[in-house]
Amino acid sequence: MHAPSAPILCSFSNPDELVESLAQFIIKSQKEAIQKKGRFTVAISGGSLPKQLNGLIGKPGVKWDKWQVFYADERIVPLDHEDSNHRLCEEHLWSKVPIPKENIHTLDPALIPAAAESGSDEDPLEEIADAYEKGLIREFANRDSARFPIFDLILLGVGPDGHTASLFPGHSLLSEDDRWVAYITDSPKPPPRRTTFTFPVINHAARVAFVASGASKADTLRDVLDRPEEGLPASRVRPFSPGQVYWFVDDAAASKVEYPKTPFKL
Ligand SMILES: O=C1O[C@H](COP(=O)(O)O)[C@@H](O)[C@H](O)[C@H]1O
Repeated sequence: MHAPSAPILCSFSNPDELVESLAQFIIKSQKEAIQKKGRFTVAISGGSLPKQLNGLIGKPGVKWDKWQVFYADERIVPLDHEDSNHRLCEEHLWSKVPIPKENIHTLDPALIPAAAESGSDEDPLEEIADAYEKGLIREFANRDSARFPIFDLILLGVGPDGHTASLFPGHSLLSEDDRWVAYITDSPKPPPRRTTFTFPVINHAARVAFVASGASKADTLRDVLDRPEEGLPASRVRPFSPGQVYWFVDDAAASKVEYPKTPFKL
């Protein structure tokens, strides 16, 4: 592994162009991954992101049966609850494409009721996070010998406070350097109980793509991209070379950013 390379910022003049370019980028990542390894491992977060993946719907060239999907973070609510990241993805994408259900790796629904309650000594969230981590180990360990899984692509959003996945500013999880999947009981954004990939997992990915749109993200993008020394969680996403981080944003979200933009090309 070598030092991280600088983020690539691609800004689009309207949301449709962003969605279409993102879809092309994902398909290219998928093709390369399938050529090399016969499968495409992708992690997805929630919030405004799933809706922006709808450029993939009906696109020729998407090999849905080769996708293995994990959630970069998930809220501890039933999988059909309106706060669930899986439910959002189901609504905006999975229900509209022919992806085999067994290729979508959710939290174990049987463990959710216990994990939703806080425990006295050991928090029951530990069990659901461990079980999810074991799912990652099953997917990656037999194939790759690396200490951390190497996702072909991780798709992330960024919150107004600069959080990404469920890694929040100032939280002790920012320095987690061992676990693959961690849990949080005190998310400042509801719901408080969540699981999340840790930075080592995110920063070992071959590609990470942030997606952000709208003027409400303008201050955040300026802080994340122009002031990385402030250490906001999204600024800390710097995959080890040859991994690369991309930002897919619209001009409204990039309006306060001085960081150089790169024309989008595949
Ligand atoms: O709580 C969360 O928020 C972030 C950002 O969401 P957005 O709606 O501002 O795009 C999201 O990426 C994460 O998955 C989610 O759990």
